[in-house]
Amino acid sequence: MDSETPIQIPVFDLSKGAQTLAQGARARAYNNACRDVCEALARFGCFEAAYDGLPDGLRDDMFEAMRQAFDLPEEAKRRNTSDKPYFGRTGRSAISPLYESLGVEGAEEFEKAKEFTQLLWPGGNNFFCETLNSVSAKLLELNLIVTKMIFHGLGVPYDAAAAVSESSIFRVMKYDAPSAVGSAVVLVPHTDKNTLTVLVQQGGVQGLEVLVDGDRWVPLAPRDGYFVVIAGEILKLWLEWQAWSNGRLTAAKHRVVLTPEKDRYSFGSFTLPETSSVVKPPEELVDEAHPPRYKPFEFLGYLRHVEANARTMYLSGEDSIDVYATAAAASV
Ligand SMILES: O=C(O)CCC(=O)C(=O)O
Ligand SMILES: [Fe+2]
Repeated sequence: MDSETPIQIPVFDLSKGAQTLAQGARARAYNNACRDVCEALARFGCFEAAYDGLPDGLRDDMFEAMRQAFDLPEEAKRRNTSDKPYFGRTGRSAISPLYESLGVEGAEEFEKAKEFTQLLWPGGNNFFCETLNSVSAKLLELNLIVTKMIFHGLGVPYDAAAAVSESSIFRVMKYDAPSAVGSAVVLVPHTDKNTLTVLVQQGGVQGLEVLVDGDRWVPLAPRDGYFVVIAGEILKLWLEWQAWSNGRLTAAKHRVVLTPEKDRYSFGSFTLPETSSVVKPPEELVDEAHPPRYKPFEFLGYLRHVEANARTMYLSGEDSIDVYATAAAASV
């Protein structure tokens, strides 16, 4: 493609798709929508979705609630720990010093949202707790709608594939405006290590960019009522593994670039396999004609590997799961 030709990341209206889904997966419109989603993910590894399941007011409440959380003293935010890499607070690292994020596993369950809220505010914060709980449930709903569409579009039985979306993390992100003149990369280029990511960006602050064709960074401008959907490494690997997608599914490489004017906020739903699970193809899909292409590996082991090698992986741009799953994965 000519380097001057503007690249348009596909946009789908999933509000209607969600209704069609409820009416039965055979509907022709649904089949077409699923095929389009798969094509977009094959080419770009991401797309934008219009979706009416998260009211604007609730979205704005979430931005207000997360501001309250980020404004808390360091010691409160530091209580967001986890023994699993990337599950708790991340950022403020040598690689991404202007980025900070808090993670809540299973925030769509009220008890977990409450537990997290009490970690930050021992005296409680009802507004934060209720907003976190409803918003995470609504985003997860969209995440799972898209996951089903992908598997339907590729002809993969969803029940077999549900294992890749067994759990979820809701994450709130803050990026400090860089102080230097010009723009700065505040979140390094990376592919997500989970299954599927659904993001909401704060209105009016440009920042997210996705790499297309290996050499063009395409901005994804924030737009009210639109969500960014990004395919992660696990989804790519799982589908490639069984040649369901003929190796065509892309885990989009993306980054966040900011100019000095404004801090930026975003939040997202990240689905992933149970950390203790072994990522491997279902036995019924493997036979002599379809041997597994990668070694089975424990998902937690992969996350630990990424954490231990983050600096080298991210700075070299070599953060692909393929290398780990083919060569470095310990047999389980
Ligand atoms: O803030 C964003 O828009 C992107 C966040 C992101 O890429 C991530 O958390 O993996
Ligand atoms: Fe990401």
